[in-house]
Amino acid sequence: MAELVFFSGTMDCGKSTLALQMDHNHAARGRRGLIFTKHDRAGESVLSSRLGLSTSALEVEDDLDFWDAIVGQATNGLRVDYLICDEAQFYTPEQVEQLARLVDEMGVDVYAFGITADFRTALFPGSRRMIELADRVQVLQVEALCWCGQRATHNARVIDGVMVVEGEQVVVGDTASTDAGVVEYEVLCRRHYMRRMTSAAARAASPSAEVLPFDLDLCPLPVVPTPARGA
Ligand SMILES: Nc1ncnc2c1ncn2[C@@H]1O[C@H](COP(=O)(O)OP(=O)(O)O)[C@@H](O)[C@H]1O
Ligand SMILES: Cc1cn([C@H]2C[C@H](O)[C@@H](COP(=O)(O)O)O2)c(=O)[nH]c1=O
Repeated sequence: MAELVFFSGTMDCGKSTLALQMDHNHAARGRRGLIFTKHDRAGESVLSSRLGLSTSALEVEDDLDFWDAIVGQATNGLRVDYLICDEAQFYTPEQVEQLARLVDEMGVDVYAFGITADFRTALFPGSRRMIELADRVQVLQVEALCWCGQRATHNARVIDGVMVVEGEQVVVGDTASTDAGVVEYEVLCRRHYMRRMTSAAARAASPSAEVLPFDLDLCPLPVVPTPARGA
């Protein structure tokens, strides 16, 4: 039975890499698929992974109707077994509903990939609808890590070096220049998200026992007292 699966996680946890792998594996078994994305950081009509792999893709515009597009393909005799849908957080809720309909009425498998929440911890509208409709929401196995070593669960936005919690929901890319300044993202655990403690803020606040266990200069090994003889 066809499925709508939402592969989800923070930024930088390997979603696009998995999207490319899933396409490769299904295509290798003779299945016919189409690859969609929206606002990939590498540009229009491309699905790219930070590991360096990329492929051409169909850019999802707000007025794209997935149902019409795939039914149109089938009417022209082009079989579609599955869809790869990257950056699905940017899709409209209506487009997510069209994807669910393709699963139920056309038997097309839909593998969607995206972050759930924005830099304010609010769900993206597309992700919300995915969570509401998907047969399965699968959290990626590769854990993105906060600077403290804990699993990263939140996406922080940093403008000119300072974490912000207000602004436009969509600012594409790992690093982008806007009127507001240089926008970057950093994944954090909830504790450090809540404390607005990015890696740079932690470095500025060091020395502290909990800061940057990966950086020995900032986190000297603890001195373990030698037990007294005969103790
Ligand atoms: N130089 C590297 N060597 C090994 N793995 C890397 C390297 N650069 C990035 N990665 C892996 O790629 C992941 C990001 O992949 P990507 O598919 O672009 O993530 P996402 O789409 O979730 O933002 C990182 O979590 C890391 O595991
Ligand atoms: C948190 C957050 C992210 N974005 C953008 C930034 C990136 O272009 C994508 C996420 O891509 P990835 O492959 O998962 O790294 O989303 C945004 O526009 N708004 C946000 O709040």
